Amino acid sequence: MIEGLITFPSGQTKWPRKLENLLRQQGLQGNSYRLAVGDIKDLITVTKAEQPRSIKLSDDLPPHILPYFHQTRSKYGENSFIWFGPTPRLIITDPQLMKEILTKPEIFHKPLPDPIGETVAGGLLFLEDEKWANHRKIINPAFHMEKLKNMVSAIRLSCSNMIDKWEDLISSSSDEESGEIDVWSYLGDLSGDMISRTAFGSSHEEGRRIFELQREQVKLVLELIQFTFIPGWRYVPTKANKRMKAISKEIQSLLRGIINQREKAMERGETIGDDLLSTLMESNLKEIEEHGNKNVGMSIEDVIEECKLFYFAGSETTSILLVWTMVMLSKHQEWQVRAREEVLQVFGKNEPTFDGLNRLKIVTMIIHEVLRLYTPAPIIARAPIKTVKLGNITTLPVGVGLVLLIGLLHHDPEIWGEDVNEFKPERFSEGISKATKNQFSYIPFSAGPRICIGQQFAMIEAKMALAMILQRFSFELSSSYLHAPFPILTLRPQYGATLLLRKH
Ligand code: HEM
Repeated sequence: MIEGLITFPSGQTKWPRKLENLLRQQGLQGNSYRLAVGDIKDLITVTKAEQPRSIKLSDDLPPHILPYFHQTRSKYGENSFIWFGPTPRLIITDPQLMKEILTKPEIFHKPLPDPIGETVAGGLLFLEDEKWANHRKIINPAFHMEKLKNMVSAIRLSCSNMIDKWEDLISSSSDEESGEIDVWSYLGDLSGDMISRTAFGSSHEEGRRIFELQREQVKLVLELIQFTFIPGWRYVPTKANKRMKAISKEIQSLLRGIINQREKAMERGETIGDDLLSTLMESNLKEIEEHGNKNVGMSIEDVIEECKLFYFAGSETTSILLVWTMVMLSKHQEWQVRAREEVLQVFGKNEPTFDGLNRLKIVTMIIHEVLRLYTPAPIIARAPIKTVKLGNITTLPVGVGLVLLIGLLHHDPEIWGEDVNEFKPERFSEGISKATKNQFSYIPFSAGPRICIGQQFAMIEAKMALAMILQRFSFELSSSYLHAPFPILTLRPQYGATLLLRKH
């Protein structure tokens, strides 16, 4: 999803009509190519018509959240394609094909980031080949369990601050026991606060400012992306363009300041803490020393990009997971009760610990089921860098994009059964491999070598937040709640999530 919207495919050397013939000869179907725009106009019309709608909680999600892809597939069948301007993109929903694509990152690259998209996210997410492998190796230690364990107290503090705010709001309500709160905005701030504290430790105040700026930048990018078809638009000195430039500058300067401070402390031989940034910088230094060559490590610019990415890839996804979990537990009170009983059995009213979080079986099942039904990143994109075979497609040339619809895969009744739209955490009672019958059919964090680096980190954040919320409140949907999930980069609740919270 992330790059699906903010990237353009590259390396297309064949004319669209030639590509179209090649695909049709191999049994693939889609609309005929329309000059320059392809299917984009239709896609925008269908999306704009569907987006504002709210749906029932029991409704089938794909026709609503991925309407144009869903319609194309219904019209042309499993092997279909869509024209993104002059580029055909195959719709991939088959687990075997997904496996083939995701386990060969050396052949199936990410489409190149759009220059506008680059202002909010670069780094690991878009690197390829040796540079990607080198950065991933350097960043990996920051996400090792031992390091994550040390971040638990920072995560707990962020959660506790949010919960205190909810308690204050409720205390000022008429009955002092319950109150309606739009939890979505608080969960957004929570994930930003968790990343600020865990990534930057003592510099988390500057981190929070970076988060706010990044959030504003994403909003501006989403507005600007509508004009990408006007050549050179981003260079026109509009108010929005000027603001984006100023934000980029401020983020760069804040991050440079934090990184310089750490570098100086490292030179003085001081311990620089256990946060993500420190671990990354220590790992970088080790890599440089091992090879005796500065060029093998990351430059300051590289480190800045990776820090920006922590916010982009790691904050909204986590708040999306939390908000849909709270909505599902509001609707399915029996699971809320079971989850709370488990949390109270493991922690009582005490602060949750890292070891205790690992013992939460019911809570983990619930999170897995929410990630299936409300996959935070329902689309990812790839493109082959050379002509290859893919499943039954004997010739997949450069210039054809691939959209991997994880959101559809997770809603396929042939894989998940006729009750696919139902919230049934018991599917995961014996783990993921049993739930999927060992198929490649559950990939909320993607899969293969480029699987989400923050997967464990996100699970710890989500479990901690849920455990602490369940300890202090029970909750249900407000009568004003509108169910309107829609992928705007990630699968957001468009009209927020107003819940009725009751103190325990
Ligand atoms: C519920 C939470 C999350 C979900 C569902 C999620 C999902 C994903 C997915 C689907 C990808 C693959 C994107 C692609 O290949 O195109 C990805 C990659 C990535 N994620 Fe996450 N993510 C989550 C949380 C996080 C967190 C907390 C962080 C970091 C703090 C993070 C950092 C990254 C990075 C750096 C990559 C790129 C990895 C690479 O290409 O080597 N994510 N994530």
